[in-house]
Amino acid sequence: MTKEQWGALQEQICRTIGQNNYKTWIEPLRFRGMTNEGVMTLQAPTNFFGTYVSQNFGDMLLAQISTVDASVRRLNFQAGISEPKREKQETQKPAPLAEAEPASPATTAKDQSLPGAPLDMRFTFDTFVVGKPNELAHAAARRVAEGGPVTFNPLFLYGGVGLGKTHLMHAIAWELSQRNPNATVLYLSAEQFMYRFVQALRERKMMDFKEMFRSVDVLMVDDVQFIAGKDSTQEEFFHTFNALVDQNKQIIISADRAPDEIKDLENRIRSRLQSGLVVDLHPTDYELRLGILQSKVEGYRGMHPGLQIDDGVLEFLAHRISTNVRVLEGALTRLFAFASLVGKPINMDLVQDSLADVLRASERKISIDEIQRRVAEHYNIRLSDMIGPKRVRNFARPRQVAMYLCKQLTSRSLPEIGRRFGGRDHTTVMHGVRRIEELRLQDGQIDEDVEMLRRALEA
Ligand SMILES: Nc1ncnc2c1ncn2[C@@H]1O[C@H](COP(=O)(O)OP(=O)(O)OP(=O)(O)O)[C@@H](O)[C@H]1O
Repeated sequence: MTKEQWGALQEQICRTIGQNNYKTWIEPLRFRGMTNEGVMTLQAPTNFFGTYVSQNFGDMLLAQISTVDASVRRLNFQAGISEPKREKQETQKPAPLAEAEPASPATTAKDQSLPGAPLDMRFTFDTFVVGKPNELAHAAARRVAEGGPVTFNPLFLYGGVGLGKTHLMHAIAWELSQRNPNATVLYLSAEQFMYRFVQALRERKMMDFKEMFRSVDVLMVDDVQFIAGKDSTQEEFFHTFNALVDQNKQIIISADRAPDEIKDLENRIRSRLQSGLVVDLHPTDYELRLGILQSKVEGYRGMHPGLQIDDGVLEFLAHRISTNVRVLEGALTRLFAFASLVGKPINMDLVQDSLADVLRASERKISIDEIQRRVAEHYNIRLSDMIGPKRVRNFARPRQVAMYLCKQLTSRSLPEIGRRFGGRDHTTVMHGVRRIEELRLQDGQIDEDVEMLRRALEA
């Protein structure tokens, strides 16, 4: 995002929220820059102002911004009077530490004397929706956030893109700081750690660096896979880590994969990372996606009581849009923005109009062939028997499971699925799908089989 792009968006934003809101809340904001990690900083006249805009217009702004620049992931509001010189610099290529060193207090962060990254106010435990795929990670995060004696050190959270690692890390940081305002909780990305380290080396301030990192009560490092292959940074990280563990200080780490899957990581670091509790965030399932959408809608409705959403819209989105929660949220905020722009309720037509690209991009790539193959393997039957005419139970049940998964995971119609199962009629497919739906509620084994297959296919 550039200052010019932000400028060009103003008219659209004004149309969306109306002249009055625009003049009061958006016009006074100043573009301040953008980091490599997708955090865009806007300067607000006061802290309160920034907080208000973040809470009331944050989602709308992100939705609007995403129509121009999809790399913007978070907004950071800084309070302060504008400094024309800085403004110029910040329209240049983003500096990695622009986010970590706010020039003035950021409303997304508590006042920090340490070089941590700002915490997003929306990322709390209250706004984190818990479901099967993330319940362990959530429970572990909760436990650490209670403070008290350090039981597992480090807590290592990992999972794919947009599954809530950063959200949980921020939630822990907020909770810990609230429970113990005197504790120094330092949250930063591994990239920022490296940047700090390099800067200390360059400025010959290694003693200060070491002292600073060793004096925190809780150290949280996000996206630790970043230091893989960066030998001196790893070395320094290792020493920092050991010094803190020796002092019984809590360390929380996140990564996009498990410690033993991070390549080019020194073995001693890998084993250190594995020495506490390692928990993963699984890809979201349908229920969790629906829960997240419902919770977002509830939040939005608090500010826009007139919001109308047709039945089935959220279910459709939860079903069709990827496991990445960021993409899911982006789709919903875009929908809110479009609905308010055209002043219409949110229905399937609006979904198709405003989210055509997202729906196309998230079109499931899973094929019927693949499903049939996997299911046949799982039940140890031949593919030809699954597709063939035999109606014995040993073949019929796996066949129904496969039909059910085809319906769930592909956008193929019932007649088309029927054709691919040896030319069966669409009513046979429908019957099979219903039967599995019923069995999932009554028979734990079937439920488990289907869930396992679905995960394997979606992985
Ligand atoms: N369980 C959840 N409940 C509510 N919101 C969630 C949940 N999981 C993720 N989100 C939201 O999805 C978005 C992406 O989450 P987050 O930034 O924490 O992902 P991440 O795992 O750190 O991804 P990355 O690897 O890209 O950094 C955030 O806006 C976050 O609030």
